[in-house]
Amino acid sequence: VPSTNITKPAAKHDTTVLILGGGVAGIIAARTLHENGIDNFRIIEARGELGGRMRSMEFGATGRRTTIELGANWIQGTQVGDGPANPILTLARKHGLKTAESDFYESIVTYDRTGSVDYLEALHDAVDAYTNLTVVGGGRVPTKQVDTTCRTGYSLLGVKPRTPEEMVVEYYVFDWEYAQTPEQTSWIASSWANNFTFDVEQGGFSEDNLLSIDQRGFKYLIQAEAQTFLLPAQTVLNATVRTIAHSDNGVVVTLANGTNITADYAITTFSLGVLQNDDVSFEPALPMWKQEAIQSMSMATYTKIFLQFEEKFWFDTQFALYADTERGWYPVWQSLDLEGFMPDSGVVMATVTGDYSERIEALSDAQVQEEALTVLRTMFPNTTIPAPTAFFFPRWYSDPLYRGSYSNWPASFVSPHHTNLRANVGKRLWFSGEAMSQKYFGFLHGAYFEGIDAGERVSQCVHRGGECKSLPFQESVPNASPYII
Ligand SMILES: Cc1cc2nc3c(=O)[nH]c(=O)nc-3n(C[C@H](O)[C@H](O)[C@H](O)COP(=O)(O)OP(=O)(O)OC[C@H]3O[C@@H](n4cnc5c(N)ncnc54)[C@H](O)[C@@H]3O)c2cc1C
Repeated sequence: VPSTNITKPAAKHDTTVLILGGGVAGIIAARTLHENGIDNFRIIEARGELGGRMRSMEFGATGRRTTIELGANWIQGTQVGDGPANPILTLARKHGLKTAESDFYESIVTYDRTGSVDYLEALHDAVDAYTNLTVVGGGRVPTKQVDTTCRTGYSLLGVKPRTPEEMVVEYYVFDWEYAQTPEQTSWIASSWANNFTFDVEQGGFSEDNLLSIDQRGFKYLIQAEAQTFLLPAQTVLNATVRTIAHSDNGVVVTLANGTNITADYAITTFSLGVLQNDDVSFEPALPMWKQEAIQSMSMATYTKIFLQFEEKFWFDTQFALYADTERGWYPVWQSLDLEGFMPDSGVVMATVTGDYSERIEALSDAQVQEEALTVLRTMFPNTTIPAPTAFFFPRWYSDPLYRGSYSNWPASFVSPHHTNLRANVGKRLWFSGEAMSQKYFGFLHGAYFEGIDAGERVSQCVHRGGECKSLPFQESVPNASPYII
């Protein structure tokens, strides 16, 4: 039941705008309010620091600690000449973030169940196949063809991986980015997500990926940006939201400790996973059109498994692939112990995604460590590999503050679903965050642009004395070609 505070029309609220979540979207929404002359807002954040899924930690044996990134690590798509810049790159430049260029397709070696085997040609074929997939997928937009999965797309283009090598190179080019399989992913939306970020001819930033190697953590850039405008009183840390009550008169947010905070408007930036899992409840419940949209988008999981060893025994490239007979089994290995990265750190990491992330989160650390070591011993049959000096992996999927890593667009998520996912509910409750971005879902820059958009819209509401320009929504999502049975 909403607090009586907000049912009284003239009630004075604690603040004008509550920004729920202190990740990139929340901080940029706050900055946008500030730029629009609105400083009567508060960011409510469950953790003890800002940054959200930009999250780092100190890792390694005593005396040999390195900052590792548990979440976002790359600026994906940078800038060509004076063309459009990824806004995360702009922040990185502004705040002097230390980065290194990732070379996914040249600084790489390949392994299979017998050890080192060169199948780089298959990798280059997979890169070409993926480029073709995104060009043809993108071409379905102007011709108004129905969406389908990337698996269908690949098959129509004659790409049908069967061998462990063919499967792992496809995995690397595809799943390692979307954190789900081609079967689970929209052909059309993944094509434009790729093109709008990486393809300069389609308005993208660039093909490049910059890895943060800054020992202050990648999060430093957004925390430093927050410092430029945010006052301590505008941030409430260690405050977990349990309930968001909304009505025509405002919102009441109830925290886990029982505190109520009232506001004229709320912008939630919680991850799609949080919205899907009822970690936060809405009163009244969100309308069905909103719930259908939330449950129809996918939350994917991308898991980095960090191992530190006394001595480096592995490849001298940035990346390595491991082709198992089981697609998705510890397929991508990334070395941080390299000149220009984190030399002498002794750190190598494996990545698993999607169902394999969910699988390992249900295992103990010791079990996952043993599986990862077994793979390394297969890759390096002539090396005696000791126990690591440190081991860690984050459990994004189980974490009630995230419930996964980032959103991914499935083929069954149609255009009106997206419209409904972004739409405000009533005039008081607004939605932001990476998953709401049509062009850049999943990316840091998606969260950034959605933060600006929500900040601008709510600023308008405030300046027009409650006359908001609502986003469109549809009560129900029709079938474009209904079945005749
Ligand atoms: C493993 C991983 C790798 C990634 N790699 C990249 C990459 O290389 N490049 C890239 O561009 N993007 C990457 N991403 C995606 C990127 O991190 C996200 O798109 C972006 O950080 C999302 O920002 P946001 O503000 O939308 O959400 P969030 O950062 O999730 O912000 C929401 C905030 O809400 C808080 N919160 C949640 N529930 C509650 C509650 N009940 N009460 C109070 N607070 C709550 C959370 O703690 C969080 O701080 C990666 C993400 C992960 C997890």
